[in-house]
Amino acid sequence: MSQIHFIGAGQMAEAMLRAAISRGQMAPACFTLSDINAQRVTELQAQYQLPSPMSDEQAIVDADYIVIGVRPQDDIASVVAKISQLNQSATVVSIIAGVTLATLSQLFGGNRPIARIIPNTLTDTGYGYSGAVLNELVQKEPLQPFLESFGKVMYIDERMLDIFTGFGVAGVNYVYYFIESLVDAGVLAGLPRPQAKDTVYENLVGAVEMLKISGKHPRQLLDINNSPAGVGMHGLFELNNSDFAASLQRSVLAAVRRTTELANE
Ligand SMILES: NC(=O)C1=CN([C@@H]2O[C@H](COP(=O)(O)OP(=O)(O)OC[C@H]3O[C@@H](n4cnc5c(N)ncnc54)[C@H](O)[C@@H]3O)[C@@H](O)[C@H]2O)C=CC1
Ligand SMILES: O=C(O)[C@@H]1CCC=N1
Repeated sequence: MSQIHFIGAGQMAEAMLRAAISRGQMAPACFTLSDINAQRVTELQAQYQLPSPMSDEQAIVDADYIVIGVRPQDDIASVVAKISQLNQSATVVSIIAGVTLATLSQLFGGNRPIARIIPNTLTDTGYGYSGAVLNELVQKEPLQPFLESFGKVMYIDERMLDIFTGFGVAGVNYVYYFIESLVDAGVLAGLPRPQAKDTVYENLVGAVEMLKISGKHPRQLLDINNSPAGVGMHGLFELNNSDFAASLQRSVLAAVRRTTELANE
């Protein structure tokens, strides 16, 4: 059984280990945590019944995989120095947005198996892709069960990973925001909020299923949904008059740009 140690026990680390444990893919005993916020570690250990090692140093020494879960703006160099000092063989799994394999390899001084993984916060659902890039020293097979314990995995060319981060991983944001706006539209038009919410959830899941089952382009399904001079076409006319598509596309481009910027801060 692989031992996995997280350095940086924030929101994303919790989302990963919660999913891995609750979906029955990994035992709580597989995970240890350290964080500059000691109280956070104590709380997570209690909540998920994780082992409490003798010390952070011991947990790093014992780990097969060390997940770096700090933010791009945090002191990554000190985290790398600590790992390098205590454990020369563990595979490093970096979830830091924007920070490249080349930068990490340089910090670790070459001979280190490093996986760059951008997880998705949909971890609990089993939906949502983590973007993954491995350097040539990583053994893919033994790493795979851990990666799949918190979602699906999409191996991707590293030059696409920042795009994947701003488009795919931040992508859930756009969907949440769309849902919120659409539910509000139902309420604005006069539906009680619970009914508006149920209707939007059902339409969203159903629309994705229709696209998958039919294999049709969204525009073909739009055609079927709009009778001449009808209700749907009048609604779409207003949407066409708005900046909807371009706003969405500009938002994605801003998120992709920010991913690249963060790596340089
Ligand atoms: N939240 C998200 O949706 C996603 C986040 N990521 C990446 O995951 C990383 C973590 O993001 P979040 O969990 O959202 O941030 P967060 O702020 O919730 O967690 C970061 C944690 O690192 C700790 N920390 C900071 N410096 C440290 C150090 N030197 N040693 C030990 N612990 C230290 C902080 O106390 C904090 O608990 C970031 O690099 C982010 O780019 C990647 C994909 C998605
Ligand atoms: O907002 C963030 O920085 C993280 C990385 C991608 C999605 N969430």
